[in-house]
Amino acid sequence: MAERKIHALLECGASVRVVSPKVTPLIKEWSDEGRLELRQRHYQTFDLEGSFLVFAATNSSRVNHRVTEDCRKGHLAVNIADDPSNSNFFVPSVIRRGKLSIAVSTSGASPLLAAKIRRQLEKQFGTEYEEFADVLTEVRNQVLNDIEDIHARRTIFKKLVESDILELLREKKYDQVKERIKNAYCGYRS
Ligand SMILES: C[C@@]1(CC(=O)O)C2=NC(=C\c3[nH]c(c(CCC(=O)O)c3CC(=O)O)Cc3[nH]c(c(CC(=O)O)c3CCC(=O)O)/C=C3\N/C(=C\2)[C@@H](CCC(=O)O)[C@]3(C)CC(=O)O)/[C@H]1CCC(=O)O
Ligand SMILES: NC(=O)c1ccc[n+]([C@@H]2O[C@H](COP(=O)([O-])OP(=O)(O)OC[C@H]3O[C@@H](n4cnc5c(N)ncnc54)[C@H](O)[C@@H]3O)[C@@H](O)[C@H]2O)c1
Repeated sequence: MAERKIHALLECGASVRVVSPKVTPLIKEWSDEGRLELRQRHYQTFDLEGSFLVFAATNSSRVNHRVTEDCRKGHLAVNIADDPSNSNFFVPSVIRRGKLSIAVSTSGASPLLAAKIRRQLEKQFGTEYEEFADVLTEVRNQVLNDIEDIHARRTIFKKLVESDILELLREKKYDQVKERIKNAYCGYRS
C-alpha cells in the first residue's frame, strides 16, 4: 500500500521520506537511486520534522494511531491507512492529461468504485485533452496580453472551449486548429 502512495507522490515531484524496518524491492530501488530518503527502522516522532503530508501506512494500528496523535499535536495533515474516519485527507483516484487533472473520490466509501469511475472517465477523456490544455494555455496567454476588455476575453475563451478543436486535435488536423484560433480572435484584435 505504501509503495502505491509513494509512487504517486514521486510522480507529483514530492520529496519523500520513508520510515520502515522492511520495504518492498521497488522502494529499496527508489532509495538506491536517490529518489527518496529511507530511514530503515521503526518510526520515531522526530521523523515528522519538516513534513507537510504524512501517511501512516504500517500494518500496526497501534503505530498508525501514534503517528496520527503526533500529527495532530504538530498540526500536520495525516492519512491513516486503516482508519479513514480519522484521516484529515483522502487520496482520490486520478486521471492526468498534462495540465488537466480529474480526481474521483467516494470519501472513503469504496476505493474500488472510485477506480471503476476513473476507468470510465479515462475512455471519455483521452490523451487529446493534454494537447487541448496546451493549446488553450498558449492562446489564453496571448489573449490576456492582447485584449483588455474582460467581456471580449470571455467570449473568445468560450468560443475556443466550445469549438471543435478537440476533435481536430484527435484527427491531427493542426492547420484547422490554427484556423479556429484565428476565427475566435476575429474582430477583437486591436
Ligand atoms: C483511490 C485510491 C488511491 C490510492 O490509494 O492510490 C485509494 N485506494 C485505492 C485502491 C484500493 N484500496 C483498497 C483496495 C482493495 C479493495 C477494497 O478494500 O475496497 C483498492 C483497490 C485496488 O487495490 O485495486 C483497500 C483499502 N483502501 C482503504 C482501506 C481502509 C478502509 O477503508 O478502512 C482499504 C482496505 C484495506 C484492508 O483491507 O485492510 C482506504 C482508502 N483508499 C483510498 C484511496 C481512500 C479513499 C478513496 C475513495 O474512496 O475515493 C482511503 C480512505 C484512504 C486513502 O488511502 O486515502 C486507489 C485506487 C486508485 C485507482 O486505481 O485509480
Ligand atoms: N488505504 C489503502 O488504500 C489501503 C490499501 C491496502 C491496505 N491498507 C491498509 O494499510 C495497512 C498496510 O497494508 P500493507 O498491505 O501495505 O501492509 P504490509 O505488511 O505490506 O506493510 C506494512 C509495513 O509497515 C512497516 N512497519 C511495521 N511497524 C512499523 C513501525 N513501527 N514503524 C515503521 N514501519 C513499520 C513494516 O515494515 C511493513 O513494511 C494495513 O493497515 C491495511 O489495512 C490500506
